[in-house]
Amino acid sequence: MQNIQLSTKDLSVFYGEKQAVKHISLDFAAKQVTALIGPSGCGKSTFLRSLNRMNDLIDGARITGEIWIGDENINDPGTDVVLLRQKIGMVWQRPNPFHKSIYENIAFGPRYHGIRDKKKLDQIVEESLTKAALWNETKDRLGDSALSLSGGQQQRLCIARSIAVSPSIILMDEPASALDPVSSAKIEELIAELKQEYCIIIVTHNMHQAARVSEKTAFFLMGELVEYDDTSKIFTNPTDKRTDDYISGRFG
Ligand SMILES: Nc1ncnc2c1ncn2[C@@H]1O[C@H](COP(=O)(O)OP(=O)(O)OP(=O)(O)O)[C@@H](O)[C@H]1O
Repeated sequence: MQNIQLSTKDLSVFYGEKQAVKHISLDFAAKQVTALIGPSGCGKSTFLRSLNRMNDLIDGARITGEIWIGDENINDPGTDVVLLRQKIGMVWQRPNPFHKSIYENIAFGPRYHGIRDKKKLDQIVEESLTKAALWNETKDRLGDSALSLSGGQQQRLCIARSIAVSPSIILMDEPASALDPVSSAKIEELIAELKQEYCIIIVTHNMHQAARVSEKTAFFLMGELVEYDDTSKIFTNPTDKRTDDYISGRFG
């Protein structure tokens, strides 16, 4: 039996009258990467953002259905959204480090959650940067501005920042699409490392990337989940003709 970290049940997301995500039920297991693929506008990012309630920040966005982490439905009014986002980290398409030092970018979250001890914070900074494959490049310049890092390094810093608060799930919205091929390859290597510990859900437009990094793939079309299966099956022998058409580049 797989260790399910997150489940959606009949999840729909609306922007005003428009339904961007339609009745999606999916389970996401620990230590596994799930890729969300589909043509532009099919609702991948909307679905992803709903998983840690980032859609709360969008005027007119409304959700029906359920999202479960353990025995908690995250849309219950009593949910502590700050704690929720500690459990479910998010990495965006464009690296968005704080305008602070490398060290402070990582220490910010743990400090916010009450860790004050300098030694403990030092340890979290080192561990997080190590897990994000950035420690060797930054250990001698932790006081430098995060903005002095390259784009690829900044993205790994953002991954380290999300790891620093000990999430169990990491959401990634096209995390490598703004990066050069070498930096992009490093992010893929990093995802392969991180999945040994975390449940990772990644939106990607890059079919090769989806095939390389994920165990499971969900194909979305016009807000609907067309097909969900093992990535190897989706990319070699999909059940639905629309999936086949999409992955073989016939549309989208
Ligand atoms: N803030 C918003 N307000 C209104 N409509 C929105 C908003 N964000 C997205 N939409 C609409 O919801 C639908 C799904 O958009 P979404 O960004 O989730 O798709 P996507 O599959 O992630 O697309 P892309 O691959 O281009 O990022 C689209 O029709 C889009 O125009």
